[in-house]
Amino acid sequence: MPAHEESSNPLVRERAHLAASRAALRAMREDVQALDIRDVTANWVNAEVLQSQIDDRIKSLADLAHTPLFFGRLDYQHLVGTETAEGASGGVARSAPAGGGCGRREGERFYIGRRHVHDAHGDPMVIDWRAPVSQPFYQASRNNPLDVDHRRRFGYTGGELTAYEDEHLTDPTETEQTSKLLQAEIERPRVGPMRDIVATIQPEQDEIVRSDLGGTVCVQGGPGTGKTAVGLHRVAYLLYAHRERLARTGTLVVGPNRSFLHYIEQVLPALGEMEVRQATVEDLVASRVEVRGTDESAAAVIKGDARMAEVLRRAVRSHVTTPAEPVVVVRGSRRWRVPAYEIEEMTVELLARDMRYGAAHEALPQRIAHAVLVRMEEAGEAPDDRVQNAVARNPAVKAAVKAIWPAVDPAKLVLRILTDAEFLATHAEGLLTGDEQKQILMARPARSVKSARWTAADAVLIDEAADLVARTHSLGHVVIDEAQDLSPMQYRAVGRRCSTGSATVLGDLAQGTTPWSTRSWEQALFHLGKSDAVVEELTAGFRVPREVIAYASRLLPSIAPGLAPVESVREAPGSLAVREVAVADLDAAVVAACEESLLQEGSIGLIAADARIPALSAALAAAGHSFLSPGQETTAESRLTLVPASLAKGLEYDYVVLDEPAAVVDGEPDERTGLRRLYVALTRAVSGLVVLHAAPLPDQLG
Ligand SMILES: Nc1ncnc2c1ncn2[C@@H]1O[C@H](COP(=O)(O)OP(=O)(O)OP(=O)(O)O)[C@@H](O)[C@H]1O
Repeated sequence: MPAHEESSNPLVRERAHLAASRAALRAMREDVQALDIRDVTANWVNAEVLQSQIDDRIKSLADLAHTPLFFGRLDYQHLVGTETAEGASGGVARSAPAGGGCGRREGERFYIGRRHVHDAHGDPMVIDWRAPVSQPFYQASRNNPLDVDHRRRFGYTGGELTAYEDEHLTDPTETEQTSKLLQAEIERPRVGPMRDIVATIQPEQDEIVRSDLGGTVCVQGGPGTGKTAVGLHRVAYLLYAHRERLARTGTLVVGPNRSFLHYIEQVLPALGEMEVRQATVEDLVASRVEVRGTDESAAAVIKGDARMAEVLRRAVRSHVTTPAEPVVVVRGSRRWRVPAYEIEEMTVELLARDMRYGAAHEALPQRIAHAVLVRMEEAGEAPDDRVQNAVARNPAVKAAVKAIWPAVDPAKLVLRILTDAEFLATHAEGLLTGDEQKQILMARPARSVKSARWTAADAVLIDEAADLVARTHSLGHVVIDEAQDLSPMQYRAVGRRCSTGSATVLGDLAQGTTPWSTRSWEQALFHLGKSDAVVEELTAGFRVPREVIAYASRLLPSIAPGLAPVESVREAPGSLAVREVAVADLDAAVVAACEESLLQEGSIGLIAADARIPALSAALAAAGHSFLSPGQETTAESRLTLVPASLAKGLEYDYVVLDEPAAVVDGEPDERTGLRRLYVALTRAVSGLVVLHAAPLPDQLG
């Protein structure tokens, strides 16, 4: 291409910068690959560790063909200070003006992408989206240009840079327009697992993403407002801004179930973050016992109630007894006697301290030994620390501690609470009614921890008891998605895993489908131990088309009065169809609707009441359609997923076929929960929803 054409065509220039950036990234990767660690590592273990770090670094420097290296450009009006340009992870990510066009004289130009790329001189070619200098890409507006003159967004087709869109934020003659590239990104068909939204994070989302590590943020947002996306991007941001601290303390994402975690598991690795653990609450608390049983919902509600924490606290502390006998330690020819009243004083003092039961159990023998040492010194001996330790291990001291402050096994303790009516009554006095106590006692009391059919709620109780005995390790940051479904005791379980860190709490009160679901964020945050959290609201919907969300929102007055409906950013007229069919024709009509949807691009979810799944599986199979289960990855070849309503939460499909709403409602123990389940099912579609029913629709939808 002739030189003059190259300089006058912005697309050509931008492609050249892309090619140069890719070459620079390749060179960065080659530099790491060429590292020779033989000279720097003294031993084999160090070499292994270093090599695995290098391997990770090489992986993080991969150039993914279909992942654009940069998606935006900012031309600043002035030079940007070094502090602003530098991210917390170091490296001035600043680009020299390329081509010097656009009439700019003294500003600077930055290409914004997923990761930092620099050239052979260390000059930046692409700057990380999380760096402070990138923030105006998400926040700058005509009203507040943040020193940005010109913002450019790039569009890609199959890895090729094919379009760009400009905004001159300081040009008064230019009018505000909605971004077509943003619209196209939001409307891009969904196939495969959830993807990142770095290129199109919205200002109100960006504020949450970049809120500081010190504080806990709680986000209330209707279906498709980007809560999950925001939570995952916040982790990526925090890891960038506080890399060392979080590498030490660890981060965790808590989700409702395995299939949901599968759905989101690619997002953080795509953003270069490989180290974030993902788990359900069950995973977190299941290490001590195997969960094999289930609770009646009434029992689960009581077990999940915060009053149980106090029952457990009392039960644990009830093991401490008043010493009746003095402790007599024999060493050589001498006997040392610590009277009972003195040991009682020690016990009372330990009980008064804010100390874990197990820590006090460890401290008591040392206290007794210290009292013996004082007596030895008074008698003219000069014992040292070793003598104190030896006395602490003396059989007489051990026996006394065993009687006064015995070790407590968390699982055994919970087993006793759930099987020994008298023990429960003593500790639940004034907390649980007699009827409530009866409800949680095991119908068939198990003999041992091993043989008990523990339920998920029991495992949470054991986790609480374990924390009373020994403090649970706290991570640096925890994200809790679909938080509205957690019980108070579950909030406590997650809360102790971020007791010295912070949290991002994401949820929607209207989508709470557990019998114990959250009624107010204030209460939830209290149980989490983060009452000082800020509650933010997201109201713009990026998933569900306007017509569909309007239809689903008819349920809101019944399921969450007071919550405002989501404002969809997606027009998509004709996206909703509600069809009534005869009972005998329902299955065939559902299969036909799936076939119709399969003619379109993207993923298809057939959502139905759990009880309807076997019949619909058979109908699909009879019609020759293979299908996936939630959590299995959709591909271009396999795009249809059969989704039990109980697993639909958090997921999305381009086209949704919803089978028999009345059955979805009836699948739940009460009407409100049923309608909430239906609300979740109605809000999974990105492009189109077909509702098929033979039974009358719930009145609220009428
Ligand atoms: N700023 C954005 N740009 C592009 N897509 C976005 C943006 N925000 C959210 N999305 C997309 O909208 C969809 C819904 O987002 P997400 O699943 O995070 O919503 P949610 O609030 O967690 O929904 P739910 O309450 O149903 O679980 C996803 O496909 C997500 O990628």
